[in-house]
Amino acid sequence: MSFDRSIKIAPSILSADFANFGQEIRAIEDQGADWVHVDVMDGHFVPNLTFGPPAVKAFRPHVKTFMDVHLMIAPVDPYIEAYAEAGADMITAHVEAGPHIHRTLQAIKAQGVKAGVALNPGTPVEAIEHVMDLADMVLVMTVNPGFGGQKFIHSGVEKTRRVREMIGDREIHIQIDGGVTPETAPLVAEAGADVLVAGSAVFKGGSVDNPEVYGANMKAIRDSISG
Ligand SMILES: O=C(CO)[C@H](O)[C@H](O)COP(=O)(O)O
Ligand SMILES: [Fe+2]
Repeated sequence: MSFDRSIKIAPSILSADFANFGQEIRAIEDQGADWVHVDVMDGHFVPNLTFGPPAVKAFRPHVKTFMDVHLMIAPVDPYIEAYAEAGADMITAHVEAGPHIHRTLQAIKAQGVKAGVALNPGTPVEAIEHVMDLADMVLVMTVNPGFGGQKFIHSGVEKTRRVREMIGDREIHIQIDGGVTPETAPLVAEAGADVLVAGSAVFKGGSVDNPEVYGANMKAIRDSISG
């Protein structure tokens, strides 16, 4: 299959109803989500705790599209196999989470899943320059990781442009995560991003009983870009 450079929306289930993940995943996919973004936090690398491998395994049968697992954990290497076995299609690790990002990306690829490399807002793009050949995606964080609903950090736009230049003609996605809304989405899309994670902007005002709101929220993001 040829590389898909079109804009993809990846709702973060961090903003879903935690008592209802199966239905929430089905609702966002029925309403047009392209990927499902799963935020794994360890209470150490980031000041919040979320999903271990058994939770991710429980999400798997509900995901029909693409399960994108964002690991905000340190150390990361000891857990790669468990998240791959739980059914991740892509595993993204932070360059700040350990001293050996090259080894980490090799370990992800060895599991037969796609590999993403994430940059915190304060990390320069040069930190990933020498691992581009191992990456299927670069994640540019536009909030400090740990929580949904934070304000977009605007230096991420210029950073996205620099990552785009660094990628050249390689087949590598650029994902933006944090504070994506109809106001900020066109800025990062114009700078070269193709995967937009959105938690609060997709789930706000909706529910599994009122899933059309999710569809309208995703449409507002897409329309802001095509407009
Ligand atoms: O990785 C994350 C936080 O660390 C989340 O994916 C992100 O914050 C999404 O939430 P929102 O769209 O509400 O900012
Ligand atoms: Fe995330």
